[in-house]
Amino acid sequence: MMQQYLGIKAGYPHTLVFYRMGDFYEVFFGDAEKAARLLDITLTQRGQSAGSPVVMAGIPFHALDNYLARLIKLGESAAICEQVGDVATSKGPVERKVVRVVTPGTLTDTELLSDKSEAVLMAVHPGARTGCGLAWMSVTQGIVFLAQCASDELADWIARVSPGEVLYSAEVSPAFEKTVQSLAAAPATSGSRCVAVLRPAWAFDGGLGERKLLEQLQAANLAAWDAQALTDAHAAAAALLEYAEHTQGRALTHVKSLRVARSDELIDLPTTTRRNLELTQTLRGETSPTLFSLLDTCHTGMGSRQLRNWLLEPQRDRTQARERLEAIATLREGLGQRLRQALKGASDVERITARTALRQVKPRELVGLGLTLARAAELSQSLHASLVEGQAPDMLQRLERDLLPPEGCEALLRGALQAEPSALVRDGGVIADGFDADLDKLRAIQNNCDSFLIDLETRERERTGIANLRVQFNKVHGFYIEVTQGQASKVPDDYRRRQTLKNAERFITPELKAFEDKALSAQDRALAREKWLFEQLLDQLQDFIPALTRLARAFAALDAVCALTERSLTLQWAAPQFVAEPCIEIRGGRHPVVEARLNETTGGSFIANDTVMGGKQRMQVITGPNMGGKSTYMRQVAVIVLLACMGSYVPATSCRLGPIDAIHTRIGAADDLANAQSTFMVEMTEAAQILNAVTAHREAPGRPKLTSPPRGEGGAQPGPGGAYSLVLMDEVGRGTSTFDGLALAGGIAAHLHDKARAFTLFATHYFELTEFPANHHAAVNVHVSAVEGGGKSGIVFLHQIEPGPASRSYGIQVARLAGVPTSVVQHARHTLAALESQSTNSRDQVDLFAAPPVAETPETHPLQAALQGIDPDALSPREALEQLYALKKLSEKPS
Ligand SMILES: Nc1ncnc2c1ncn2[C@@H]1O[C@H](COP(=O)(O)OP(=O)(O)OP(=O)(O)O)[C@@H](O)[C@H]1O
Repeated sequence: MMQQYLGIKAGYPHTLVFYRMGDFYEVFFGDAEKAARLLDITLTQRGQSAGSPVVMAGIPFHALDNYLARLIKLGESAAICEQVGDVATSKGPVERKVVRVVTPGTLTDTELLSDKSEAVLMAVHPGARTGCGLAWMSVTQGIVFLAQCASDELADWIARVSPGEVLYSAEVSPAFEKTVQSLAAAPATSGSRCVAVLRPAWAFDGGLGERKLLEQLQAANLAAWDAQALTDAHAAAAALLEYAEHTQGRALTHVKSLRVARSDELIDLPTTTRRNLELTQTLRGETSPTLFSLLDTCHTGMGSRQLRNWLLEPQRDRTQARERLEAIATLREGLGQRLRQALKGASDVERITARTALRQVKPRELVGLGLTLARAAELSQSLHASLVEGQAPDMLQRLERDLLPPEGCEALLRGALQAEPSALVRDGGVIADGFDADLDKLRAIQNNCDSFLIDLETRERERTGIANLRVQFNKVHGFYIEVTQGQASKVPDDYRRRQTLKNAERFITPELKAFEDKALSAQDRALAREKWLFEQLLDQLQDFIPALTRLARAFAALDAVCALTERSLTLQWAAPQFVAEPCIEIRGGRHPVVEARLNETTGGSFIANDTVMGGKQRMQVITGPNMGGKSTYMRQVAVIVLLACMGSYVPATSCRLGPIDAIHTRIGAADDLANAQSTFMVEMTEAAQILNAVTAHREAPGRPKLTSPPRGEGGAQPGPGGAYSLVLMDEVGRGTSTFDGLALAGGIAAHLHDKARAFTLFATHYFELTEFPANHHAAVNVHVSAVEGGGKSGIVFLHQIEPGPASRSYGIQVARLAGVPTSVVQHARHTLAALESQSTNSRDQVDLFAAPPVAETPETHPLQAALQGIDPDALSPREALEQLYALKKLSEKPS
């Protein structure tokens, strides 16, 4: 057996191999030590192999999923090795095989996956020049994505896709390997762990990748996807598909879709933006309260995953968003509510379909699928009945069509499976009565068993005169007649003793033995027949996979759009209006998450604010007291813009929005201790990234970027399609000394105003910056209002955005409100008064925003002038030598 184990283990040197032995999965040697450490299970030793004791650890077979879930969380993989041979007929150890490898990026098990997020596998391949090919997919979703990017954009792509595993070739440069490993180790916005996995270089072959893709898609070339030239991505796809097949132990027949992700098609939401806007995770790393947790009232996991995707990947082109908004407008008329009723409790068709294609599906999942198909038909009919022919929104028409279940599939499932089958096929009780005549016959023998046993018990009681005689069955001893010790002397001669217990004797008779043989063999045969029938059912279901995949996507989209409809009604949101000119015009805007929290806690109401920006007024300098609501206001603008771009109604009374291509944020500062970066360093790095992105955007470099370059030119022209970026800058410069900070903040504001094509919200505590709009025509001052005098603290926040600069900062009042001791507050007041009078007396009028003086042109050195006058080609060798002497002499003169 050890030989068999070692042979199997050799194929999975870096993966924990769980080797099935009876009712346990065992791990051996190094794997056992690792598993004992990670899973807190007991190490034991047994026998010897190659002269050393066999170190092992085991887990009960029924607890496998629990342990796997823990391993996956730790970023580990496991190969599951099952007995595949026939126990009865095999000589020596039963044949065993690794049936699947469970890895963080290729999970398909419903028990191991979170309902609301995907497990994503990604492969990266550096190209011959500076670019990089990417391919990724979620095995349960069945779509392969391809992309090519510049090397310096890899981090953004990995952060956006947020894979569980990143594959790279064994033959990449050490520098590339280091980059991939550090990117994988970086905390992702989803909070999930990612592992970098080394794969053999041959797996990254562009030609092989193209062939594999064509095979999956059953297409002749990749032109239809405009993907034929993406050779680096093809190489990544080769490794991706090879690894996914290797882990699933079979071809991925359900993977039939390809998408090419082009960065300039998406609105750029850098990692900092996703973090700062708390889209799917709070700044503390929790999943709620976030914008997603507020939005996600979906009834199914697939709906939630779809919605998350819409939120994190809004398209620059607004066709999709428009379609969703039109659908919501129709669904709001009561239809959405009716449809949501039918969505409740539906099964995860997407995952069940993938698991069916991979032949890993469990009987109960298929029953769930059957019931959900019936619902899908109802949903399609409801849509059909409610939509007015020719006037219905495109999205709803498509959903109506795609939700129609493939003909015959539901009937097949209903006919083949019991209404409440056992969890596993191996336990039997899965195939419906009446589906297969042979199975019914075998079952009849078992069913007759009960009446036979009752009959036998009555007869034997009469024959022996033992009133408490019982005929019973257990798995170890089979059938037996049990007689208490007191009555044992009365048993007839044909009783053979089977087992002696403390209070009873157990016997068998020839008649019972004959019956036992028949019953047990019928049971075994019935189980084998059920397994075979289940496999046949899986075969038949394969034809339905493409239709089921389409239906799953429609189901998910309907659930997501119904959730957005419900939110728009419950939270009283309004439809945004898309316009072509550059503008953000929000009336009565609210921050949905802060508003919800206020509703839940203090009961105080959220103060709505307007935001008006356009081509001529692109920047707001926001001042006001701490706690006044500056950050909330800025974030609410970004959140409203993002919601509109994903195709959702927005928390405002109205919203007009021009094209937007990126949302950049620099909010708050957190020490990045792990990467040895100080607060100020993080702040400046993020500011630099934004300035570079929005400037690159304006200056139109040649290569494609995540933030796509504009084609037009000129001061504040919009990007492609007239798009602007939205930039939030919260208190830049506060992490260093006042003068440094002020100078930097001034420089950054001026750069954003003059050089970037962006709408900018610039919150600051530097009062000096309120002078900025005076010299910058596209900037205005606004402030959050507060009044002095009210309450214990001496300040009341009104949270209202008003035109003009704030009059003062109220820092000391806020400190008092926060419970800073009175003596400290008084000391501060005193110092403040002194500082203020000093600064009024000696205020030096430094123009913070003036362009730096152009360095004076230094007087040209005579040597340089002489050099400029020489034409080397016109000189003879002798003249050249003379010139050289002359130059040498000149060089001795001071400049
Ligand atoms: N429009 C609003 N309506 C009601 N409450 C608000 C509003 N805006 C902000 N608040 C409340 O005020 C709190 C502080 O807001 P915020 O963090 O935006 O202030 P800030 O001006 O950015 O403060 P600081 O300058 O100290 O960073 C929020 O947590 C919220 O509870």
